[in-house]
Parts: sequence; structure tokens; C-alpha cells
Amino acid sequence: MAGEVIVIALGGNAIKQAHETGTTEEQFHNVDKTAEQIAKIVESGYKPVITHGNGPQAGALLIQQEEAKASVPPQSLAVCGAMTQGQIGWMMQNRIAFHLQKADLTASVCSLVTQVEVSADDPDFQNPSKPVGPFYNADEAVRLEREKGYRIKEVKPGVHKGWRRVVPSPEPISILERGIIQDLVRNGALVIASGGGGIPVKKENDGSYSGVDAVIDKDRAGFCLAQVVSADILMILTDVEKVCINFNKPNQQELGKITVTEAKAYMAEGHFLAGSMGPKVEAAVRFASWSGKEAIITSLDKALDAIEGKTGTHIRA
Ligand SMILES: NC(=O)OP(=O)(O)O
Repeated sequence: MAGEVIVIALGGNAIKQAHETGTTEEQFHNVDKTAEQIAKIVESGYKPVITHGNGPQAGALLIQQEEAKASVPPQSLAVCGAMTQGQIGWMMQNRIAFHLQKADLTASVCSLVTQVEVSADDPDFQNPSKPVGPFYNADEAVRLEREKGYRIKEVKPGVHKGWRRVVPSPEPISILERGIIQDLVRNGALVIASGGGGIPVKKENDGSYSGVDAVIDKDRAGFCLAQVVSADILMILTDVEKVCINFNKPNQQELGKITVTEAKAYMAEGHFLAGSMGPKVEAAVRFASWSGKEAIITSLDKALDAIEGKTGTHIRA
């Protein structure tokens, strides 16, 4: 319905396609296509609040820190997270503003450096789950574990290049800049916030916050953002039009409209991969349970159709 606030969590393919190396030009091109879709959503009367992933970019920056450490001091993963938030936030802000202007729409676009509190005791520090950076084959994975001490996991079983470095991904507890996000949205700005899941920080005894070397899942942080802005819809955009059960098997089945209870049952049966569709369905279930409203998972090009109920996977309480 026009006027509704939609938190849109953009997946990696909105910024970098799997087959690309991730040049500035490639990323700007993808962000431009994404911005065009977001402008259409604004034109239809909805109020998007945007968040985005940073897995490929944070992993690439980590590699750059390691490769250049003989000449410049390597920066921490928390700093890499902040850098990716600035980078992608700028690209989004730049292209969304352009497409709004082209459509004679006047909203101010603002990307906000956003910190998200996590617990230093989160179990993910013991068993990291967040894939970052490029994909490797099994041989490369073994070599990188041995030579560089990376933690590597298979994230696409059965696929030649199905291995990725993983880093800790603690649960987001709260968004520190929630007040200013609410003010900006209330004043009509199109806000990009909590990018890359937010810069992970932990509270110190003196009340200050310090950076934590981790990458928060942007879908889980997207749910926190949806709570902050009292969203009417949480929409998670990825590379598939609908969520599937029995994915890549002969009995694969697309999901249309499902309840939270059904989604939880599919999760318990192990249909959704950790670090992939798992956190998306989990965030959608959390939102639908918390709000009593609808969460949608679909692809970028189907976003508007999905909002209008024509496609996508819709999860409701
Ligand atoms: N931070 C995050 O969830 O990034 P991706 O969506 O790129 O994995």
C-alpha cells in the first residue's frame, strides 16, 4: 500500500555479480541497476529504507590488508567493515539520488555510518559462519588454510568453486544510531543504514564502544533496522525469485505464501543453508513474528511485482 515503509535488504548480487572480479566500474554498474528499481518503488508511493551486504567487499579488503602489510599497516576487520559501508553507501546514495531526480522525485538520499552492538561472548566467535571474499575450489581452500590460517567452509556443496573464507558473525543486539535513523525517515529522507550488517562494536566498562572483528549478517541486522523504523514490510532481495525447499534436487519446490510456522518447520528440516538462505528465512520469520506483518524474499528485478503480491516468497505470522 502506498505510504508503507519497506526495509529493503540488498544481497551481494545488487553490488557484485558472482562471475565478476569486483572492479569499481562493475560495482557502480550493478548499483545503478539496483537504484533504478528502488526509484520505481519510490515512484509507486512506498518509502524504502535500504540496507546492504558487504561479504565480497569486506573479504577483498582483508586480502588487500594482508598483501600490502609490508608497506602499510593492515587495518582491522572492523575498520574494513566501516570502509565497505562508506564505499557501498556512497555508490547507492549517488545512483539512487540520480534515478530519483530522473523520475522528478525529490527525496533526499542519505547513507549513515551505522554501528551495531554485539556481544563479545557470541558463540559465532568459536565457530565462524559468515562467508567473505572470493570463492575457492577445494585445493585452494586447503592451501589457504595451511598457508594463511584462514577458516574456510564449503558454502555451495557440490559446486567446483564452493568454498569461502568465513569470519565471526555475531547476532546484532541494537543499532546505536537508531534515533537519527528515525528522525531522518520521519523527515522524508531515503536512508541507507546498517550497511554490511553495521560496524560491529562492543560496550566497554567505561561506557564507550570499541570495534569488533566480525561481519554481522545484513539480513539479521535488516530485521533490527525494520524494528527501528517500525517497517510495514521487510523485503530481502537475493538472486532467486522464490525460496525453494529441496533446493537443487529433483523434488525442488518453490515457496509462495507461507506461515511462520511452516517456515520454522522447513528451517528445522534443514532446507536452508547457513550463511546463505538460512539467515534470510530466519530474519523474515523474526520480522513476521514480531510485527504480525509480511516479510518478502525475492529477486531485485521482481521487487515491485512481489510488493504487489504477484511473486516472491511471502512469510506471514
Ligand atoms: N554482511 C553481509 O551479510 O554481507 P553479504 O550479504 O554480502 O553476505
